[in-house]
Amino acid sequence: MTSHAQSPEGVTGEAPAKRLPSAVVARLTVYLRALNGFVAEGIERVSSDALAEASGVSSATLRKDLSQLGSYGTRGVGYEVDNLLQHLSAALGLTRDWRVAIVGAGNLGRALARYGGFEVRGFEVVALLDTDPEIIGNEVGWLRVTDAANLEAIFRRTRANMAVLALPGSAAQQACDRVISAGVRSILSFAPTILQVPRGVTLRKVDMATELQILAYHAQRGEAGGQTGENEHGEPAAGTAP
Ligand SMILES: NC(=O)c1ccc[n+]([C@@H]2O[C@H](COP(=O)([O-])OP(=O)(O)OC[C@H]3O[C@@H](n4cnc5c(N)ncnc54)[C@H](O)[C@@H]3O)[C@@H](O)[C@H]2O)c1
Repeated sequence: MTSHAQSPEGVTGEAPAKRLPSAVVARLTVYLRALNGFVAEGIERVSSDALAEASGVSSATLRKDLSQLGSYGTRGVGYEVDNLLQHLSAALGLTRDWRVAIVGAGNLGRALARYGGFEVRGFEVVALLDTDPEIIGNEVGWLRVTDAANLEAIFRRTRANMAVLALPGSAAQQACDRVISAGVRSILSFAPTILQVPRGVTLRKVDMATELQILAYHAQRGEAGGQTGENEHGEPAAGTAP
């Protein structure tokens, strides 16, 4: 795929007021996916021809669609990938305050990335990272797995402000440290290990085995238990609102 760094398009970042035809909306999702591919490759600016090619549409169609969003293109002038990505996300109603990056694209990470329920609750999954060359570049939902070696740059580019750790315990502390140095202050960890975080960082741990053990404890005592909504520390259980 070719792309050419050129001057950025003038995009406003505001959702268009008018209702878009559903065919255009469908193509916007294709452009979004293509732009995510450029992000995965570390490409910051792209020509309309390259974006059209990556999306499987003609340049004329692409420019017409984007002009409906207020992103007027001039032939030969490029788009700033991140800017256009955000503009399209806003147009599609995908812009949320919380932008979640999932570190670890194994069974759990992929399942979380595919789960549509986060989006409707205001959590946009913006990146899925892994270190395995066999996994990097794979498409999962509308994301492409990116190389965790570039974690800081990916977090910066995607403006991730929340991280989910879905990787082995042995790799978790280092990944956690890097996530924090990338500016993230809210971390949800599935890793089966104790993590140290500095003051000012919120770390929540999900441990299904612990939850099952607590269930087993109540069951063997013949307790109905009910829905406590608390974990073993008397804190709200993972998944319940704090
Ligand atoms: N808390 C829970 O309830 C719960 C439930 C299931 C799994 N887990 C834990 O979640 C983690 C993931 O489980 P899984 O089944 O998806 O495992 P998995 O082996 O399928 O996936 C782990 C992925 O992490 C990647 N990885 C390793 N080091 C990395 C790094 N430094 N940066 C980014 N990616 C890295 C691996 O390449 C792999 O793709 C495990 O630690 C597992 O024990 C917790």
